Amino acid sequence: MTTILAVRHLLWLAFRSDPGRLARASAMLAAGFLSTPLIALCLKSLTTAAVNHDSGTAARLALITAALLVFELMMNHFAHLSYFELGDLSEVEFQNELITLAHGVGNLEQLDTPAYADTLALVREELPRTRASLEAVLQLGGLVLQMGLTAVLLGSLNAWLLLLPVAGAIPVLAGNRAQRLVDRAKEDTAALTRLGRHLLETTTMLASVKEIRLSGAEAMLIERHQRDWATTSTALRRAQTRAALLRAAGQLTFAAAYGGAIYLVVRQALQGGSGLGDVILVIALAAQISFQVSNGLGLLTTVQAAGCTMERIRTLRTVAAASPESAVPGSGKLPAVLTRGIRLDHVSFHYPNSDRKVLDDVTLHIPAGTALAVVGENGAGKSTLVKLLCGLYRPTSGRILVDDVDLASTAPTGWQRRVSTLFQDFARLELRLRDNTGIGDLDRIDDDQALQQAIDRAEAGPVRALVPDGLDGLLGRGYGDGTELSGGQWQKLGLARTLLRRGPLLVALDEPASALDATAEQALFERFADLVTETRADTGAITVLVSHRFSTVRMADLIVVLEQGSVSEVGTHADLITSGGLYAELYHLQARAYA
Ligand SMILES: Nc1ncnc2c1ncn2[C@@H]1O[C@H](COP(=O)(O)OP(=O)(O)OP(=O)(O)O)[C@@H](O)[C@H]1O
Repeated sequence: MTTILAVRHLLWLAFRSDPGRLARASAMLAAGFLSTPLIALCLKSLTTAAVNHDSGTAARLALITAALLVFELMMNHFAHLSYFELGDLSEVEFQNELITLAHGVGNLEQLDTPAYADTLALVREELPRTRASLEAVLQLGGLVLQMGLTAVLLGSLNAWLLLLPVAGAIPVLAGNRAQRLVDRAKEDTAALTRLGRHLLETTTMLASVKEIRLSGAEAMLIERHQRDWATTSTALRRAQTRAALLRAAGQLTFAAAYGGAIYLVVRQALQGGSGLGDVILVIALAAQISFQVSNGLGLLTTVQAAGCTMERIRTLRTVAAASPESAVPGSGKLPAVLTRGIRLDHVSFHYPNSDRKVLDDVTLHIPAGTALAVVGENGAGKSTLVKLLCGLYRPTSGRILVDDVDLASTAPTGWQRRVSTLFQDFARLELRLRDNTGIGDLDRIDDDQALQQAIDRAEAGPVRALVPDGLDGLLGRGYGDGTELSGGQWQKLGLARTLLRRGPLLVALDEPASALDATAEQALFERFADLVTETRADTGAITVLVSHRFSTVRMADLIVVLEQGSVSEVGTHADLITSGGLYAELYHLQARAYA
């Protein structure tokens, strides 16, 4: 069933991309495939002419046979030129769909679900085979026509010979089952395969190689990598062995039928029922059937694998469509300007891959225009709180209200467009400097003046000077000869993106200075203060800063202390120092360290 769906979908994609090219490729493939049994027919007539000493006819038939052979090769070659590009177009269509599935739903919860992440990783890995799948579908079509003509020719000699193509179905069915075995094993080992790839990346990428070398951890990581790969490959090898045995059993059945067919015709010839030409025809056709079946099996395996990939894409689509984020949003309309602020009402949250509450019954009112600082120990839930405020995740229970509008009743992307952020794990886009900054506000990606202003405000002017082609210069060396930047320089570009966005209602900076030097950090916090003043006057925006630097945190209007997912203290710096809780303790600890 999945195979039929794959065939239909691949043909539909090819038709949508270029119907003319699909028609040409199909016609040429059909002509090429149909000429093969005709060659066997020519060989029969050629043998008969030779036996009858009819040299003129024999010479003509030899020429026709040669011409058919050339025709068959040419048709296959020209068909390939046509469907090659169609395969490329189909692959791009699938890639786009995959990107949409990773970003289509408004939140990130699906990406945190192990089953969804595994399926997404498998599809990503399998997509490059799409081109071969379309080719296989078209060739399989040609092969079916060829087998039909072969059956007609065989049936005209002896009705029993019609069983020969039927016997060809046995290895096909066995091949089907074998492919399912291999696919199941792949699914069962998907998580380990991902881990193996992660270990390989970690042990070979410059960023981690330094630490691994200095700690001497390579032997331990190699051992771990080998152990995981051994587990994966044992499971896959077992499935491949069982699949190979199944395929061999199917092919043996066909080989027996093949031997039987030749025996039948030779006996018929010995009894005078057919001539030598017929024997040659059967031998040639039976040899073709053998090729057709093994070729067909290979093609079918490719199409079946495409079927599995499409089934996985369908699963991703279904899960994405069933996600609460995909539901038609309610009537909630976001304000143009924030007047009352953001309220968290008994918000609790756990990640989809765990039952542990990362935020537990958080209730908080952040008035419009507030500069809020969130502090707490590592793992207290600060970044998670920011992600919820940005609408990247939904509370597991409770509500987040923006000027009394429940975020759950609005389209997630609507709110996300009004949020400007710089995360701890900010994106490093190995694209042009223009793209890196411009994605902060796509409408202004071609506005050189706005981009340069944002870059200057983020103190990233020297970065621009480093890039030979300025805004149009490539960054990073991942795939091109771009300019490599330091961690702090990438972070400054992240800030430039944040500063580029116009009219946000929420500006969230999560450890924005983690990679910056002291001067850059000082400059950043001056920018932060400007940003608070600007956005407050502009849209009543709230600015949220997550930081471990208390010298900066103390400047905030409101400080929230998180402890194991719960709010333990809220107030101004003066309030919290007076109350002498965790904030006061941490503040004095840091002040003493700097003194
Ligand atoms: N994608 C995720 N899936 C499952 N658990 C997660 C995920 N991201 C974070 N967590 C868990 O949530 C808890 C809170 O993480 P969070 O990043 O919010 O802490 P934090 O206060 O920002 O810490 P830090 O100061 O170290 O940045 C941690 O225990 C972490 O293990």
